[in-house]
Amino acid sequence: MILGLLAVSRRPVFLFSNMNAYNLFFQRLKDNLPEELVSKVRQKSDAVFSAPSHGDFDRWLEAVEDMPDIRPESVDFSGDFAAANAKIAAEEQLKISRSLKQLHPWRKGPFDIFGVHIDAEWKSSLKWERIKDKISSLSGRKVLDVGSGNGYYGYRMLAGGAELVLGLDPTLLFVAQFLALNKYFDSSRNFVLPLGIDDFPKDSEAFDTVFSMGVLYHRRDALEHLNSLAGHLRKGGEVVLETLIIDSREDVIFAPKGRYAKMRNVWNLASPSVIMRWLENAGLKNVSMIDKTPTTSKEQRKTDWMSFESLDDFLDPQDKTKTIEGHQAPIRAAFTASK
Ligand SMILES: Nc1ncnc2c1ncn2[C@@H]1O[C@H](C[S@+](CC[C@H]([NH3+])C(=O)[O-])CC(=O)[O-])[C@@H](O)[C@H]1O
Repeated sequence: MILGLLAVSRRPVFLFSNMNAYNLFFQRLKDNLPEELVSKVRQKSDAVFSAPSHGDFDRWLEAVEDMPDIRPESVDFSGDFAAANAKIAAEEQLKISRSLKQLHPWRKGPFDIFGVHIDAEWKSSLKWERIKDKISSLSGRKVLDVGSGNGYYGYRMLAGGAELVLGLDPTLLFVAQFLALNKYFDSSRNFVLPLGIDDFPKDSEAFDTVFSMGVLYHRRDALEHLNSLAGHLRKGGEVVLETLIIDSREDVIFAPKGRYAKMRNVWNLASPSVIMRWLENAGLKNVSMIDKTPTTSKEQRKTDWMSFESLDDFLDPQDKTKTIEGHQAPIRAAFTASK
């Protein structure tokens, strides 16, 4: 039925149950950010939603619309599970669970939707716990989250007091997951737009905090990425950068030949001293490393919600300190820097 509707008159109701939140979110952006920026972003975002580049997007959207309309009694983003709470019938839970499973693989979480626990591949709560008290308070802040995935951190940022969180992610499956979650969270303060950082107008100088977590090593030109993050900060604002590192006291840059931990698109890994200099070269100051943690299978693992290979399959079975290709096993670090 919805597919039929999509085929005949795809828009302007392109986000169905999320349309209200989407419009309100843009209204909030207008109240907070330069109007020219907001109208450009709206145009680009509408264009992607109107003609999505992934053939499955309408099927995913249909799964979202198939989930029963239930109003949560409360939502809570302050705990490990970003949660929508209400007592609902087992049958309704099953419907929700079935629809959400159509959006497999769930990389980031966990979420609790009326008792349906989305146990994602990553326990993203662990990373958030490691950094949340070491960054500037998010209270009242306008945040840009580059590579937001399904918006898990955006909801946690709202619990940290953020005024609004604009998430950018070009992977439409993660955007569809966000739309599914937000059908119940119904947030017009955190929204994931289907855009990459390169689709976003440059040098907005409009945000108080800019996050880039898990993106730097996927960029061919690391310095260009850091420059572009800095360009979106107002004076005095803060960049929070989280990335894979090479764990060395020396200045090291490693460009893996072929794959790294089975990932194809890892261009550069660097040691903390290099990353900190890159941040300074992007015009940022007060650069500091706030966390360094090896990734373990407590944090990244196969679950019922992500049945493909995970960390254990990416490491050398005889020596867990090495990737399957013989490189240093994943260690991640987080940095803050101000403008
Ligand atoms: N050009 C781009 N612009 C914006 N996003 C991009 C781009 N290219 C890829 N992405 C997105 O960046 C995210 C990288 S994951 C980190 C998620 C979250 N931040 C986390 O910290 O868990 C990596 C990880 O698992 O750590 C994916 O959602 C991509 O679609």
